[in-house]
Amino acid sequence: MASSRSLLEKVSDQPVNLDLTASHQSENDSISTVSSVESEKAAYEFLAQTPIKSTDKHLVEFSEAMRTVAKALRQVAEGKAAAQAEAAEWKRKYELETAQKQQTRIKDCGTCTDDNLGKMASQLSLEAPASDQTGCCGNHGICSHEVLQDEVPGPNPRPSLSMVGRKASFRLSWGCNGNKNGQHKHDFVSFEKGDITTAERSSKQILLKWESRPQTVLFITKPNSNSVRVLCAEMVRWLKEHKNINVFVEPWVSKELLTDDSNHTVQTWDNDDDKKMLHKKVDLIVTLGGDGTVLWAASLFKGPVPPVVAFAMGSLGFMTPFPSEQYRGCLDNVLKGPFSITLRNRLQCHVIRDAAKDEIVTEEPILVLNEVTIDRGISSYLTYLECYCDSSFVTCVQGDGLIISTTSGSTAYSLAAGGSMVHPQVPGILFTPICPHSLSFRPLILPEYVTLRIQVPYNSRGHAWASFDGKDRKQLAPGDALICSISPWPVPTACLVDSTTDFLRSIHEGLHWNLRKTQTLDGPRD
Ligand SMILES: NC(=O)c1ccc[n+]([C@@H]2O[C@H](COP(=O)([O-])OP(=O)(O)OC[C@H]3O[C@@H](n4cnc5c(N)ncnc54)[C@H](O)[C@@H]3O)[C@@H](O)[C@H]2O)c1
Ligand SMILES: Nc1ncnc2c1ncn2[C@@H]1O[C@H](COP(=O)(O)OP(=O)(O)OP(=O)(O)O)[C@@H](O)[C@H]1O
Repeated sequence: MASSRSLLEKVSDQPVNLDLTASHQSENDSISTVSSVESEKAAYEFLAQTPIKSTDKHLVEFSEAMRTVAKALRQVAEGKAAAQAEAAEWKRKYELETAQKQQTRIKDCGTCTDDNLGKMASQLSLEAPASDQTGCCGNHGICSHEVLQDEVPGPNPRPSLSMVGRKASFRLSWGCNGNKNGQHKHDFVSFEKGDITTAERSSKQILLKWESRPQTVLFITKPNSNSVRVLCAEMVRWLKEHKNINVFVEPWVSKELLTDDSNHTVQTWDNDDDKKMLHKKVDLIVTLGGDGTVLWAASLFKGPVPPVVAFAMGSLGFMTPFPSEQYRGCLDNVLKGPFSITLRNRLQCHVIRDAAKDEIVTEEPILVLNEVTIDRGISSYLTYLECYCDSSFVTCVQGDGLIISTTSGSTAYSLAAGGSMVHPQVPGILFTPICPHSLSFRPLILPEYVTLRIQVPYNSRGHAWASFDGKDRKQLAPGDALICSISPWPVPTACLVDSTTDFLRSIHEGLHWNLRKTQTLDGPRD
């Protein structure tokens, strides 16, 4: 570029003002300002109009330089046009999806029709919320049809109220999406008399109490570990002999146990259909290994997951609170119940291929308990990722990559990349860059209800790679995208004590968090 400018100056009588960088500026800018045709035309017009005072050789060099410039401008413009078209396509898909969701909501939410909402909105006159709340919101009671009162009902309204005038009435609502997932939200806000207050906290410790005796336990064990194999055989024997429990194991473990002299019959599966039905048969999952074994156990369940009792047989164990040497007492307590559980959210990730954008069937969603990472893989170029949160643009990641993590995963890769540690019951999604090439790119925590879209733009220099809980690497070509949202299927893990005690213990013991010798009293004082 510099050489074309100096050439221009050599052959021109006037100072040259051809700002090529303007068209190249900020690849983030989605509005294309340069049309290739115009820029090419302008270059040739400039050539025709410029008073020339130099030699033929200069002219040849100059026209070659201008051709290069025009070509570069055309490429930039074409790239931007393609990106715009892509953005428009995504917007259309998003709108379509929103419209479909809306329709489903309306269908599922028979009592909350627009009609009803309209009627109720017009009844702002001190109407008490309907006592029959068995409609779309069932017993949870709060739905958009609950109209807030702006005055105290009754024959004698308080004079002070009329003196200050009517308080503006309003109502709060959230979509009654017809499924049970959103209904716990009634706990958060009280609608009484128009004053907004947080009523009950959502993050109370959850207790699991059996209503009938658990009968079947699935064992998931870390491979290639002698101590795990020995303990697994011992635990299976104990559960069968003393607790009369059916035991399921993975096919390879069943073979291992067969060669063992324990001679205990265990059940397993031999096809994917049986594996998919495991959650219907298994009351409890026992894992023997480290955090990786818990991740593995969770990955076997694409839908609901039975409660997991994780025995620590790894090096750190943020999700494995149970001491394996005390397995009898621990299992006794869990089988009897009640016991505390941590509901660990998972992320549901969809890879959307540009090449398959017209196809209805997309790749199967992948569920992760820790995180999905989008990085540069073996490419030596910066990753270039456009990130959107619902319909808002978040940022462009230029660096080694991006981690989208659950709160359970906050102590794993995200922590190593500078993300905050977050209690696993906090409802959020972590957005943590990996080695961003920018001083101001701090990690974010977004609310759990958002959908994130990470797009590899067409003008990205290389491919990106997505990996799921550190496994299953998938290549993302320019134009491909990854869409993540919280899955409706969390992993319930049994606590040794409770969620908070277990979490704090794991960061104290696993990471030696804020370990410092305490100052002694002998020294200067106030
Ligand atoms: N730079 C890093 O810190 C880095 C790099 C790659 C992967 N990882 C993590 O490894 C995970 C896969 O674990 P693996 O056991 O299959 O692989 P692994 O055997 O390579 O172990 C990775 C380490 O991460 C720890 N870990 C896993 N989940 C954790 C959690 N929720 N909280 C705290 N520590 C956790 C494990 O205890 C283990 O020590 C990935 O999900 C990712 O979070 C971390
Ligand atoms: N049943 C299994 N089948 C196949 N792979 C497994 C299974 N259980 C665990 N793994 C894999 O084995 C690896 C090591 O497991 P894990 O993390 O539990 O042990 P660790 O590395 O010894 O402990 P820590 O993670 O605490 O350092 C992980 O990558 C995990 O995905």
